[in-house]
Amino acid sequence: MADDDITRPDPEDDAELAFEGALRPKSLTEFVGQTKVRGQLELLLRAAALQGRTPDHVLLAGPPGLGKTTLAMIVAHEGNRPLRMSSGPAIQHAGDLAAVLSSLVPGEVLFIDEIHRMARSAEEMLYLAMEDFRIDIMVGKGAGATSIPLELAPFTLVGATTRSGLLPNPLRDRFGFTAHLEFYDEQELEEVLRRAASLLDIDIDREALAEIAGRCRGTPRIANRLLRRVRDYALVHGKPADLETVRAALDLYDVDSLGLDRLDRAVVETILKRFGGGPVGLSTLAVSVGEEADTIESVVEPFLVRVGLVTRTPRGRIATPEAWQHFGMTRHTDGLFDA
Ligand SMILES: Nc1ncnc2c1ncn2[C@@H]1O[C@H](COP(=O)(O)OP(=O)(O)OP(=O)(O)O)[C@@H](O)[C@H]1O
Repeated sequence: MADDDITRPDPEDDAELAFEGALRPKSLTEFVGQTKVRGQLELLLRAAALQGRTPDHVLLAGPPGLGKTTLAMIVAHEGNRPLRMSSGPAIQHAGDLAAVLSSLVPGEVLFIDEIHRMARSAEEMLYLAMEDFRIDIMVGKGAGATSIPLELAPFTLVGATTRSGLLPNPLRDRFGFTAHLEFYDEQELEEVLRRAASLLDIDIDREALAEIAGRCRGTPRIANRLLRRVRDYALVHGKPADLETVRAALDLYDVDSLGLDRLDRAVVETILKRFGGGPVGLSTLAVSVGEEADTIESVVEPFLVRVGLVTRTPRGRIATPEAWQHFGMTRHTDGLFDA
């Protein structure tokens, strides 16, 4: 991942995390877009409140930056419940999970980000915990090993994944509700931006907001990051945050008219230039671009497919005529191309 790539978050960047935190919607009414998912979650939370029980477990699936963490926080906040945050990579042994589960307080919301990366042994423990609020702790080894049952406080698990296909069925089936988050349309992104501009006290006109909305990969996190760069640009150049400023700032940061970032462009250009437009298999593509196959499949491709630059076929990835056009290249029948 390139350090100067402003459309990809840096998890180590504290200022970035603080900025995201400040803009995070705290309730379902503040949460923009995803109307269907919002309605479904609202019903689930209200039903649980009326029955005085913990809400069903929720699985949130979708590409990064669409609001999975935000929704997990909202589930806790709306029900006035404490929230515990963990992640798949932090749970590498069943014992790691047992430690978290056994310390939950009644009604707590447990958020496990990247749940598909949790250890297999922990997954099995989680099945029982989700279903019966109980786990079996193994003590000793070999013939003398015994399992001691441990009752847990009732809790709500909110799992987030960019790869729901990697979750084993028994785990997926134990979620009462699965929400598939979709990329946001431009109108919704404008709304996200308007809200952020007002919270950050940025005076920006509608045309300028619409321009950012069209260039943020359908992703609220990126919309907010671009808004911040536009604010910086306006401040440094002593200009109003208008359409001209937005265009200049986004050009400076190499955000093109479709909002493709450096990795998106590298993937499409590789298919076009090195593989004559495809088809090319995922692993070959990943090696050529120098990125993990997982990142290409779960982060880059969904957007490229959505904007119609790439199609996935059983024979591999193929660049569409729109991709040739967007990159200003012409395909020849002999497999050569003009840049
Ligand atoms: N529906 C929304 N309305 C307004 N802002 C949103 C919305 N969804 C996300 N955001 C903004 O985008 C930022 C990123 O969202 P969030 O961290 O919830 O994404 P995520 O799906 O959990 O991403 P990742 O998988 O990378 O952790 C949030 O800080 C929030 O400001």
